[in-house]
Amino acid sequence: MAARVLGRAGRLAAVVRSSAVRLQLRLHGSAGLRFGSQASFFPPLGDAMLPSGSFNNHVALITGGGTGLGRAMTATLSQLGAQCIIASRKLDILQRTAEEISSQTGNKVHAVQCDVRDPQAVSQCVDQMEALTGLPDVIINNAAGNFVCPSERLSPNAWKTITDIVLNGTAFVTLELGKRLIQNQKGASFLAITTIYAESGSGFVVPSASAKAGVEALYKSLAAEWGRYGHRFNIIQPGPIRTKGAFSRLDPTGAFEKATIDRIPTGRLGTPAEIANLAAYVSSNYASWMSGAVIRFDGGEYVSLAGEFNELRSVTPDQWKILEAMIRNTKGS
Ligand SMILES: CCCCC/C=C\C/C=C\C/C=C\C=C\C(=O)SCCNC(=O)CCNC(=O)[C@H](O)C(C)(C)COP(=O)(O)OP(=O)(O)OC[C@H]1O[C@@H](n2cnc3c(N)ncnc32)[C@H](O)[C@@H]1OP(=O)(O)O
Ligand SMILES: NC(=O)C1=CN([C@@H]2O[C@H](COP(=O)(O)OP(=O)(O)OC[C@H]3O[C@@H](n4cnc5c(N)ncnc54)[C@H](OP(=O)(O)O)[C@@H]3O)[C@@H](O)[C@H]2O)C=CC1
Repeated sequence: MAARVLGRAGRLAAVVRSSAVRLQLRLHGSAGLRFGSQASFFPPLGDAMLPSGSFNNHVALITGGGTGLGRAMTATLSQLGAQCIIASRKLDILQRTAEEISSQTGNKVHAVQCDVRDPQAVSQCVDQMEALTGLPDVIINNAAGNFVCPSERLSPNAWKTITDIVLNGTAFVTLELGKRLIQNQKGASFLAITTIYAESGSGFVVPSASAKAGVEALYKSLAAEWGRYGHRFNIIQPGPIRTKGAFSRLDPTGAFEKATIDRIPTGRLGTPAEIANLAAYVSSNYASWMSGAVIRFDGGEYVSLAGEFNELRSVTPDQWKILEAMIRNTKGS
């Protein structure tokens, strides 16, 4: 009897061992379920989510509003009734965007040239804004600079360029507006666009990771300090959303796009319209109790990268039967 049981266990172990070898081969050969087909469960919606007129009589400043995500946020706020000011270095691009959005929404978008690295230019930009629209109700710090680069190849000026745009630029805009708003006893919503790796850090984008982490510390600190002046401070951490500015500097050949999508549990990149809806909500009076929030908006990419067992997604149901048998077979050992 005991010999029969031992014989059966031995045969099971042999089956399990040979299946395990096959399983290992298949996993290393990257067979199994491909991740990504689930995108059809999560279709992006493009229309504005808030009721029309949500930003009537509101003024919004969006840095880097001429392109990419900043442009999409400007379009949504403008559609919802805001008068927008977009500010960055390239006046021709700003003017083109401003005209296009104004003509679509019927609400004025103003283009103001400003390099956020220069505190004097920021002060002049705010002067110009005060003359055009008065002080803003909504400030979105969205301007940024970035490129992938091994850290040993970074020059001091490369480091300075990125940290000046991202951290110092955000601080100059926030402090200049904050001081004037406080003086005028006017409340406002401040929003900073950071990134998921502001929290984890990331190789190959180290100046950006360091500066974005600084922006998060700045906004969380001011959320605590300046609530008494009527100011809210929030942060959105986007995952990958295709824009020319980001993708041309972070994946110039396109070689990493598929792998990026494969690790996102919702199976796709985000869209500019989706983040524009979130930014509009956070900046609106519907979110008047939201301050100090850090909102990760990445289709699940961050947790997907973080969990050390998440690679087991590629194990098929048949393979699970084998793994389970192997694990159960350890009982008593
Ligand atoms: C595994 C891959 C995954 C792929 C996923 C794909 C996409 C996205 C996923 C997630 C994204 C997450 C976060 C995204 C964050 C972003 O911020 S994206 C937004 C990017 N947009 C921009 O950067 C727009 C603005 N950028 C610029 O204007 C320029 O690129 C720049 C930032 C360089 C600033 O321009 P400028 O002020 O004219 O600077 P210079 O050209 O004078 O350069 C200053 C110094 O920097 C050195 N430098 C420039 N480029 C590089 C480089 N590629 N590598 C190394 N060094 C560089 C330059 O040489 C100067 O230094 P020196 O004077 O020579 O010492
Ligand atoms: N797209 C993505 O996948 C992700 C983007 N993000 C963040 O989203 C935001 C928007 O990025 P995205 O739209 O993709 O990229 P873009 O390159 O289109 O946007 C960056 C903007 O910043 C402006 N800018 C750069 N340097 C300066 C400066 N010195 N002074 C003023 N403005 C400046 C640029 O305008 P100009 O050249 O005219 O100055 C541009 O409009 C950034 O904060 C980025 O870090 C975060 C995670 C993912």
